[in-house]
Amino acid sequence: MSNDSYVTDDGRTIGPTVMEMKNITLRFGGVKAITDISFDIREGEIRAIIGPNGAGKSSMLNVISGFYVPQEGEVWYKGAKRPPMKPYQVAGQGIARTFQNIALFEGMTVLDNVMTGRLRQMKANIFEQAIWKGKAEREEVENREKVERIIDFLEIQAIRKTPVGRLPYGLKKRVELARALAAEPSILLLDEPMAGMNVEEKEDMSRFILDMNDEFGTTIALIEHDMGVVMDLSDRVVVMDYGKKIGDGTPDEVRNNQDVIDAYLGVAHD
Ligand SMILES: Nc1ncnc2c1ncn2[C@@H]1O[C@H](COP(=O)(O)OP(=O)(O)OP(=O)(O)O)[C@@H](O)[C@H]1O
Repeated sequence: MSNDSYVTDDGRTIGPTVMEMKNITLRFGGVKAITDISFDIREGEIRAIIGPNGAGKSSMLNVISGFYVPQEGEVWYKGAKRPPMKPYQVAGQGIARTFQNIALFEGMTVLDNVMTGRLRQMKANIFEQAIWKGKAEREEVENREKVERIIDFLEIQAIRKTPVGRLPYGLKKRVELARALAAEPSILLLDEPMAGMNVEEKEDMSRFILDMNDEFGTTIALIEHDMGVVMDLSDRVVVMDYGKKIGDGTPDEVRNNQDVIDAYLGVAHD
C-alpha cells in the first residue's frame, strides 16, 4: 500500500494505491487456481498480470471484477475492504472491463454500443424523464458529447453507424474498449486485449492503451499471455505461474527475474 505519488520518465503521474489484493487464494474444488497472491494497483498506472497458460490470470481478473469471490484473502478498493459483491456492483463502483470473447451487441450500431457504457452515469429515471424533460435532455447531450469524444479518440468515427456484427475483429476490440472507456472507470480491466490480433492490430491496440492512459489518466490493469507486448506498455508487471506469484516489478526487473525466465521457458518446478 502506497500513499505517495511519482512522475514517470515519460511525464505521467502515478498516484497512490487504488486497489490492493491481499493474500488471495481461489479454489475450484481441488484445483487451486490462485495461491496466496498479493499485489496492488496504483492510480494512473498500467499494470499487467502475465503468465503462461493456466497460470491463473483469468481467475485473478475475475476476482478483481467480482465474478469470483476468493475463499481466502481480501480485496481493498479506495481504502476500504470490499465485501463480497456481484459483478454489477463492482462495475457500479467504477471498475469496467472488456472480455476476451468480445461481449458487444452485434445488431446494434457502434454508437449505440458505446452509449451503453454510459448507463451507469445516467441519473434521470423514467419518472423524472416524464416530468422533467430538461434534466433528461441535458443528460443526453452530455452523454453524447462524452461518447463522441471517445469515438474520435479511438478513431472509429467512420463506423459510428455500422452494426458491430459487420466489423472485423480488430475494430470490434476497439469498440469494446470505447464502451468500457465511456463508463469513465476508476480502473479499466482488459482481458487479453491483444489475443487473436495480427502484428499491426497489436501495435494499434498498444498505442490506444497508452494514449488512453495518457489522455484520460485511466488506470489500466490487463492480463496478457504474450509477454512481449506488455513489456513496452506497462509500468509494473505481476507474473503468475501455476497460481503463484513469481515476479512483481518494473518490466526490466521482471525480464531479469530468473523464476520468470524459467517459467516462460518451461523449466520444471521443484
Ligand atoms: N471455472 C473453473 N473450474 C475449474 N477449474 C478452473 C476454472 N477456471 C479456471 N480453472 C483452473 O484454474 C487454473 C487457472 O486457470 P486460468 O484460466 O485462471 O489461467 P490463465 O492464466 O488465465 O490461463 P490462459 O492463459 O490459458 O487463459 C487452471 O488450472 C484452470 O484449469
